[in-house]
Amino acid sequence: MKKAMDADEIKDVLKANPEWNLKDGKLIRKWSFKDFIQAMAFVNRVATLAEAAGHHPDIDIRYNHVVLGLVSHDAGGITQRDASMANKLSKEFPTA
Ligand SMILES: C[C@H](O)[C@H](O)[C@H]1CNC2=NC(N)=NC(=O)C2=N1
Repeated sequence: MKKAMDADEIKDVLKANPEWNLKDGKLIRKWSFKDFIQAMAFVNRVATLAEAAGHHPDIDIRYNHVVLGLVSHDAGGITQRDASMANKLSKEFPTA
């Protein structure tokens, strides 16, 4: 298990991944779509990617908006695994 990052380390992650924000101890980013079906298609692609990586985002789906939250539940904070996943998600899904 990787150890949770401190505030300075998280700040560096946010600088390197400007689409992501820190909220409630998680890295979060929102994607918006034309409709619910498109949002769900996105969620399913995220699920495949997450399963392959063995690291699973918290997912909040509201009609055509999806917010992904990254935190390492086992470490009780944000780890390098979350930073890597943020990077991967932004590369795979640059915009909605
Ligand atoms: C065994 C397996 O690696 C763990 O259960 C993983 C799976 N995916 C996970 N995802 C997230 N976000 N946090 C975890 O602690 C976590 N644990």
